[in-house]
Amino acid sequence: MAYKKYLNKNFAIFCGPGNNGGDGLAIARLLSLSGHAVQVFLLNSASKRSSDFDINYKCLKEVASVIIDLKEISLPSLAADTIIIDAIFGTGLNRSLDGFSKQLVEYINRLNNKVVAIDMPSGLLTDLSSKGLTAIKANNTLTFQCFKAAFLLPENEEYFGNVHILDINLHPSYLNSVETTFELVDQQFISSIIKLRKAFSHKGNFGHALIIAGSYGKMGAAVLSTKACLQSGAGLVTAHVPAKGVEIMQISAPEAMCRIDTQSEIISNIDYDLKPYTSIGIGPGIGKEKMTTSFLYQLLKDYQKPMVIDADALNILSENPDWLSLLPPGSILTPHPKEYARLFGNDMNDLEKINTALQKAHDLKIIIILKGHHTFIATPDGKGYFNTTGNAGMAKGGSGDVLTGIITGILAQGYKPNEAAILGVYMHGAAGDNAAAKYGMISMTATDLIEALKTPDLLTK
Ligand SMILES: NC(=O)C1=CN([C@@H]2O[C@H](COP(=O)(O)OP(=O)(O)OC[C@H]3O[C@@H](n4cnc5c(N)ncnc54)[C@H](O)[C@@H]3O)[C@@H](O)[C@H]2O)[C@@H](O)CC1
Ligand SMILES: Nc1ncnc2c1ncn2[C@@H]1O[C@H](COP(=O)(O)OP(=O)(O)O)[C@@H](O)[C@H]1O
Ligand SMILES: [K+]
Repeated sequence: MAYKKYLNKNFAIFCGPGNNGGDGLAIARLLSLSGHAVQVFLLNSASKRSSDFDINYKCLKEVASVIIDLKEISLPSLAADTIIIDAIFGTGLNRSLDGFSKQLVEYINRLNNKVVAIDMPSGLLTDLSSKGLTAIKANNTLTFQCFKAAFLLPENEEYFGNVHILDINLHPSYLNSVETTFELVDQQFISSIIKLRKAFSHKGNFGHALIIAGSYGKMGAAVLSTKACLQSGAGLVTAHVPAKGVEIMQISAPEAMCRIDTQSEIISNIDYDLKPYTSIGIGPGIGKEKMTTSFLYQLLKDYQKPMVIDADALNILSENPDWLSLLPPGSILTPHPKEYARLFGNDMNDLEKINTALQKAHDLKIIIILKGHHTFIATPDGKGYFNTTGNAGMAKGGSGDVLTGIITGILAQGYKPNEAAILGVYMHGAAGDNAAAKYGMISMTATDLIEALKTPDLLTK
């Protein structure tokens, strides 16, 4: 955060009666001691105060500063350049705001002043959905020690602004001992998964991926996923494509071998042994023709190893929900929000969405990747992972095809399905961040994502 922007400004600090309010009072003291003009507004100060509040209240009283008890009738008027600090409620809020606290938050939101929220924007709930609730709309949120799940959900986007994590020195062994349903996937996490390539290894050590993709007019999806697969570390890659798509594929991705469908424009059957392939990715650009649909059914019935399932293969599944039970255990589904809604329903808030994904992942013994900003990976053992790489430059056609190729290639190398999903999503986002740094979010394309995979420190920085 550009802290310098806030130097020598006036501050209005709104404090609730709990520990969050206590943090606000401590901030007021420190700002006062460093010569800033500070006004402190207390909400419900007569109600039960936490001990942290009381301690910090006493300390603040010893420093000259203005402390005002807020009454319903008198909301304060503030100069336009006063910085508002929101220390009304933090993680202790257990229900939606009402009465005066709601009125106060609505009032602060109507002002054009810059707002810094402490720990959580007041009104946001930590463990429940905040969809449709009243909460502070902050420009910046200074949160303590850990990212809160609430900052990872699209429905909360307008509330927290830029999130900064402040280290308050909680002991690492304490943090490691806390069992959580959700994990953040960052570089450290990835370094615990990644396998080194041994010096004496050969292509046979890195598996053989089969990408089943494309139809007439949608060969681009097949090319993107095949090229991404080639750059994910797989030893060998074969693309199964409609007959008319072979030349396109061979010219675009000469390192890949081709299997040629008996149909010229669609995918309709596989008449060869699938044993040599160590992973299969199916879906990008395949369409939903009858023959393709029957072929998918047959494949689901016959194939036993985990598959990566994307795009039209997901759409076919959503039209035939009974087939979900045929998915080989460990299979990885990669729906974007619309595909997810078609598969599992429409009217869910973001928390319901991720909880449903966890439940379905458990029941069907599969992995569900809910794509978006902070892509969520639901695993069958009940854990969910939020990704930390990626950016809005990736919100373009073709980005998902690249992800399918990457995950299929990682799965081919012998990574466990959970690991392949997590590593693939992280790598894809890291490539997106590299592409954005090089070309900018507006102009970068899915092809640039593939190009950006070729970065030596992609997984180590
Ligand atoms: N390890 C930690 O947990 C730390 C927590 N800290 C601070 O402590 C905060 C949590 O403090 P608290 O647990 O005291 O909780 P809060 O200060 O967030 O709020 C609790 C107060 O709000 C009241 N309340 C709850 N829901 C309400 C509603 N809908 N309407 C009106 N009043 C409502 C409660 O009765 C209680 O008085 C964190 O957000 C953070 O700011 C930090 O001081 C550092 C360490
Ligand atoms: N705002 C964003 N931040 C981070 N990643 C994003 C963002 N928008 C899209 N992406 C990523 O880009 C990919 C888009 O996939 P998808 O919608 O299936 O594209 P397509 O089907 O056109 O290939 C997903 O992996 C998604 O996570
Ligand atoms: K707050």
